[in-house]
Amino acid sequence: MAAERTAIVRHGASLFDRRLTAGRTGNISVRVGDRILITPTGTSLGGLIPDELALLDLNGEHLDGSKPSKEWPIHVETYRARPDSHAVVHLHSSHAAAVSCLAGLDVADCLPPLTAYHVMRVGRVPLVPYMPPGDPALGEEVGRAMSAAHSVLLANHGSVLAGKTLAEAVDAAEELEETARILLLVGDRPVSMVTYNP
Ligand SMILES: O=C(CO)COP(=O)(O)O
Ligand SMILES: [Zn+2]
Repeated sequence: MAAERTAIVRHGASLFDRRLTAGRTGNISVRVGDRILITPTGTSLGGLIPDELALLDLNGEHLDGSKPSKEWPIHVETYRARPDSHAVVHLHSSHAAAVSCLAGLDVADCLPPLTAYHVMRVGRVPLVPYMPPGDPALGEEVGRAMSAAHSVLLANHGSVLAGKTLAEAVDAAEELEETARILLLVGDRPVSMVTYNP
């Protein structure tokens, strides 16, 4: 799993350096066969150490390494809901977090399809109601949402993206953040949307 360890550290540093998550927030995992490699709890994505990543089984049992992210239930439930997903990225990126605090969002799809790349990389974005970080019920709700989407917004919190690869999940997280930023930039002005193919 050396390559996966290196990839998590590299993507974590890249996301942190570009302020796509700040402080000691966010977490990343990769599923390799029946094992999940996940970032440790309480660490900055900017300073991950390959040998200190945590190793879990598919039920979230801790097998090796540091204490795992408290959001391990989100990651485990996402893999359970999406057998073809091999990576999960959770970020507190500013604009996505800002949108997640707005009242009156459509819980079935809380980000409008403003750009082609949103439609191509993000898709529909269910909103999961607020629960404290690490709450196992939050993991269950994300799992439910992930059965029909690979992009989720956690109310008053941030984003969760699943991908076939880590690069794909990171790409979707960046694109979701861009859509949230554009949504806040256009503000109250009338907008046109990109249509989803049926
Ligand atoms: O983003 C976070 C909680 O939602 C960070 O938690 P961890 O440090 O436990 O991964
Ligand atoms: Zn979080």
